[in-house]
Amino acid sequence: MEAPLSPKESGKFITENSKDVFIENKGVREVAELLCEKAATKEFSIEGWKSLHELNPQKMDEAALNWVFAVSTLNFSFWSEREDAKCLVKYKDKTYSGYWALCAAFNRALDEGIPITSASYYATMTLEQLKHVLRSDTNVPMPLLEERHQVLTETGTILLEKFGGSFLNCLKKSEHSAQKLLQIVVENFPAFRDEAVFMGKRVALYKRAQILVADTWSLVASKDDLYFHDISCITMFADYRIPQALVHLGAMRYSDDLMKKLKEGVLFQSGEQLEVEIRGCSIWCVELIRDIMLELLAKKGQDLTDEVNAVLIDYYLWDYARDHRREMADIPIHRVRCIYY
Ligand SMILES: Nc1nc2c(c(CN[C@H]3C=C[C@H](O)[C@@H]3O)cn2[C@@H]2O[C@H](COP(=O)(O)O)[C@@H](O)[C@H]2O)c(=O)[nH]1
Repeated sequence: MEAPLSPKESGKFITENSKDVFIENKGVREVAELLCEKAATKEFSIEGWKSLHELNPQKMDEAALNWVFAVSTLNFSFWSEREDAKCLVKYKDKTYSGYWALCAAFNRALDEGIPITSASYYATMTLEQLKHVLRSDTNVPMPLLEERHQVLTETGTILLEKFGGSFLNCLKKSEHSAQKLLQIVVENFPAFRDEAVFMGKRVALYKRAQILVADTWSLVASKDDLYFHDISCITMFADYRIPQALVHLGAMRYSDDLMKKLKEGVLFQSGEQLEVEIRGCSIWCVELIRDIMLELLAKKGQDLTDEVNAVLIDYYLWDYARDHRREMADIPIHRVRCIYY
């Protein structure tokens, strides 16, 4: 079977053939202008990964790398059917929802002496043990617990068998290339193989695999050692929050038919045309935002090629989407239950 298009090529191909999702060039430029004002701030820096997010590991070491790997393995499908009834996790006097509930649950387990980020433990943990680790402080459990158990034990077993049980060994094999690390992850770990067939072509979106590479870059990198020489090959992570933000900000537009389905809360299937259009156009939309940002900054005599990439744009937009939940309520997320995002 032929290899899929890369996420970047997939985004372009899907956008060129999309029938219900459209990129709005005027909105792309407006978002690029908005982000240019942020480009030199902490919210738009690699340091923000640690300084803005207390649940992320604050020190680079092998255990922190394995924390990123284990969390990225389960980083999917946190949305709840009802906004007023969802999984919440209390940790150190704060209550977390969504993705952060997963991180809080992991840190809570580690504090309880459960080695949830060690493959030697999670490769053979039972479903009941995982349910305990991911337990909610409301009567609404985290979605897809059985699928999380299957994915975690499968992935942990492979990490033990092929990489000595540590993601550090994957990183060493990547030879400072983000592209190479991405390939190592998708070739060896099936649960990260986020692909689809769109208009007869195999496309790759690789959302969790790319977040894993990006979070590794953020954890490892410091000002003077950006670690990966090719982080710009990583695209935005095609989840269900960024598309909402891109439509809200006017950079992307849905057809009336698609918007009607979204407002009705239709459950989409992973890999169906409308869902792939939303995800693929989001990828390409962020690529265009990045291009315009670099153009605008170059006109100001600022060469920020190292500081402006799809990863940092994604992080900023994801945090923006979290902080502007209410203002974006008129743009529904697209609902999918799958292990990919
Ligand atoms: N595009 C993109 N999608 C991301 C992330 C993250 C968290 N990562 C970074 C965030 C801070 C740290 O810097 C981490 O590195 C989670 N998600 C996705 O969102 C969804 C969860 O949303 P909600 O239900 O609201 O929690 C779900 O599909 C989840 O997979 C990201 O950064 N970008």
